[in-house]
Amino acid sequence: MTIAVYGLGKMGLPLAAVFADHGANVIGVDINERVVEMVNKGENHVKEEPGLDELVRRNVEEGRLRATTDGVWAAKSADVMIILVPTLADDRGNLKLEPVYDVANKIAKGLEKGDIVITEATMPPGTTESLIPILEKSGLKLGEFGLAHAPERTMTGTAIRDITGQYPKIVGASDERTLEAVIGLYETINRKGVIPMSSIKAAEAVKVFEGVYRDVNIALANELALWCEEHGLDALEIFNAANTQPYCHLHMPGAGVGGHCIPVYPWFVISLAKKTNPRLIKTAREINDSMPHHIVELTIRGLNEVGKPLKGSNVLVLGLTFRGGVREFTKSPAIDVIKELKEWGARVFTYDPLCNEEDAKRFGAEWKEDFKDVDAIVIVTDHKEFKDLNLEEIAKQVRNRVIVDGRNILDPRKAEKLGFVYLRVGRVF
Ligand SMILES: NC(=O)c1ccc[n+]([C@@H]2O[C@H](COP(=O)([O-])OP(=O)(O)OC[C@H]3O[C@@H](n4cnc5c(N)ncnc54)[C@H](O)[C@@H]3O)[C@@H](O)[C@H]2O)c1
Ligand SMILES: CC(=O)N[C@@H]1[C@@H](OP(=O)(O)OP(=O)(O)OC[C@H]2O[C@@H](n3ccc(=O)[nH]c3=O)[C@H](O)[C@@H]2O)O[C@H](CO)[C@@H](O)[C@@H]1O
Repeated sequence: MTIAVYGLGKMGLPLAAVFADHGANVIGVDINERVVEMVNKGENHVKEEPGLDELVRRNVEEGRLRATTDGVWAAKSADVMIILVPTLADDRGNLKLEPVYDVANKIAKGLEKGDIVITEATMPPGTTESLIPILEKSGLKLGEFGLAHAPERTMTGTAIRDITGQYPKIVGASDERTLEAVIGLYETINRKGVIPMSSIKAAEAVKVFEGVYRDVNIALANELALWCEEHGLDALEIFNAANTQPYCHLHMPGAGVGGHCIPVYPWFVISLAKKTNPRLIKTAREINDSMPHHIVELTIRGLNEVGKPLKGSNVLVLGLTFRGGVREFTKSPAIDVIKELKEWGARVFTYDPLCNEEDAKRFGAEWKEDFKDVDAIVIVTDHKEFKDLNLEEIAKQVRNRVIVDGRNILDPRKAEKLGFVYLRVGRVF
């Protein structure tokens, strides 16, 4: 079988390599020529994915995986075309699905009878079927080709593990025959099997709801944490105890919700609501987007404890990426934290193990690899490197000992024993 995967990014490249490794003849399609060039040389550009280097190298070498920028040729050559390009929303929640429609138009120029088109990118429910008129520009009618949605239930860092069988694959298709074919396709790579859904739209909703569940629950954690601050309680102490019974899954409060998934998927529901009013989901977005501001408030509070105004202080922001271990900046809380600290007149430095001086400049901060003359350390990304910070050493270097731990990764008692003013969302005493 020849499979074309459109989008060779953090999700598309692992998927393409896994299908090739299971014997399919895979054509990867990307608009980024550097990506195409690297893949054809057997190189992997998704550095955060353990095992992907070898998987790409071996399958390119053995001729099962190749890449091209020519999406029409790929469609002509392939039996199955999988769309795994970005599906985003802007800060006001307007959907940005151009990449999906661009790919659909290219596929239409190469679609042949009996082909199957699968969307794996997370889709606002109904979007996959909105591609039908575009695909029918091929001259074929739906039924002469199959259409399905099979969302990627994984995350960067565990993509190969998840694609090959951490959770069952969700599939919805345009007709029984297509459903059967697509189930067969994913059963070859996913040992956890497939959950067939009653429709394409139902399958799209599964993935979107998983993300909305997470965003709303993070907002609940943040709201309860703010309440704990008011009442002199330690939110995490309470959440950890509450979560010891199986009906409570309080998430982690923190600096905010970044990435191109969790802060985006709620807009897929909000933007499609005509009669209902998803006010819980909208409010959750507002709460989560207010957390970077709260981190700045905690920084002001911490500096007050040492008699320093934020204005003129040296603040070191640890972390630029939206979460630990992934070099991805989409809607990273660090963007707003740095911007507001500067508005208050602080001098803002930054360090991130996955970034460099160029990235720091783009964020408007100064790159700094030590702790000299720092008045406050603000952690906004949970990189594992920050979990092992040598606080004894740092206590000697900083000018003032203030830590705002926006990702709850340090031990408060240890920091306080070393004379730090330690604050985190949900614990300000
Ligand atoms: N990253 C995750 O953790 C994750 C997890 C599950 C689902 N998803 C979903 O997977 C989809 C892809 O996300 P990603 O993280 O792989 O994105 P990414 O930005 O890492 O990769 C996207 C790739 O698509 C390419 N591309 C963009 N427009 C294109 C076009 N018109 N034609 C061909 N290629 C094009 C880009 O050059 C890039 O290489 C999104 O819908 C996302 O919601 C992501
Ligand atoms: C793990 C999960 O169920 N979903 C995953 C998620 O992957 P992701 O890469 O977006 O990472 P997340 O871990 O969700 O983090 C998003 C942001 O929320 C912050 N956060 C997180 C947890 C918390 O309790 N408190 C927080 O504040 C965190 O710092 C970061 O900024 O979406 C993918 C795409 O669909 C899913 O496929 C994938 O399974």
